[in-house]
Amino acid sequence: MDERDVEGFDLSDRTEGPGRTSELTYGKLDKPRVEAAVRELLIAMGEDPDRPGLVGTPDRVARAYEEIFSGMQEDPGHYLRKQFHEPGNEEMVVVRDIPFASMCEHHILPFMGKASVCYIPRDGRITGLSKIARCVTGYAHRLQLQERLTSQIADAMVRELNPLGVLVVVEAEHTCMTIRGIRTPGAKTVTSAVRGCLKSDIKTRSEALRLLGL
Ligand SMILES: Nc1nc2c(ncn2[C@@H]2O[C@H](COP(=O)(O)OP(=O)(O)OP(=O)(O)O)[C@@H](O)[C@H]2O)c(=O)[nH]1
Ligand SMILES: [Zn+2]
Repeated sequence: MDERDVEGFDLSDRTEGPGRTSELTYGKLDKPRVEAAVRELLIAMGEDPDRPGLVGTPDRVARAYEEIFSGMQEDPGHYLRKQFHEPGNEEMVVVRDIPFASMCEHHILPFMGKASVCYIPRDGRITGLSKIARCVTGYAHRLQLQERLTSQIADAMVRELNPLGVLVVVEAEHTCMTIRGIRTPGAKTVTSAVRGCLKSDIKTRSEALRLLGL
């Protein structure tokens, strides 16, 4: 069985195809083009891209971008398809403080923080805990907005697990607010996305927030 196959669930209605929204909406990263652009950027900055310290920089930046933006080449929700069946279990699951680093799409500067995911499985349909962290990392490895990152994680959980409820909380520090501009180091942005019964049932949401330490 493929690592991403579901154990005990029929995935035939959950694959890519007509009627399904594909996550793969980005073009492929063009490494030679990134290298050329970085070389051009260095010249525009008044640098000499051929001086010894900078000769390897376009290649290094392009390789770094391949890594930092790897989530644009995959559907991070796929990780959640590694599932297990624990019949009848509808107890809250929390994976808290998943560290991530992402890139803000306005300044192409990093924002870093942690994401916490809480969900209530429907009839014991649970996913591997590490797959939740992999999903967070995948969506973080894109040009992002913190709000979109938060929603994408919640929506992937809904899409792949059809849980009773989901709550995602993301807390991050944006370097575009710390090393430039307003320069407010320590300012944190907190975003949340709530779906299903965690949205409609205040008591259940309070319990989730307590487990998240909020
Ligand atoms: N909502 C949201 N805003 C973001 C995020 N990342 C960066 N920003 C903001 O995007 C805004 C862009 O504003 P602009 O006025 O176009 O850019 P700017 O002149 O560089 O703005 P300053 O950062 O205020 O100097 C800024 O307020 C950033 O703080 C994010 O993830 N979500
Ligand atoms: Zn920014």
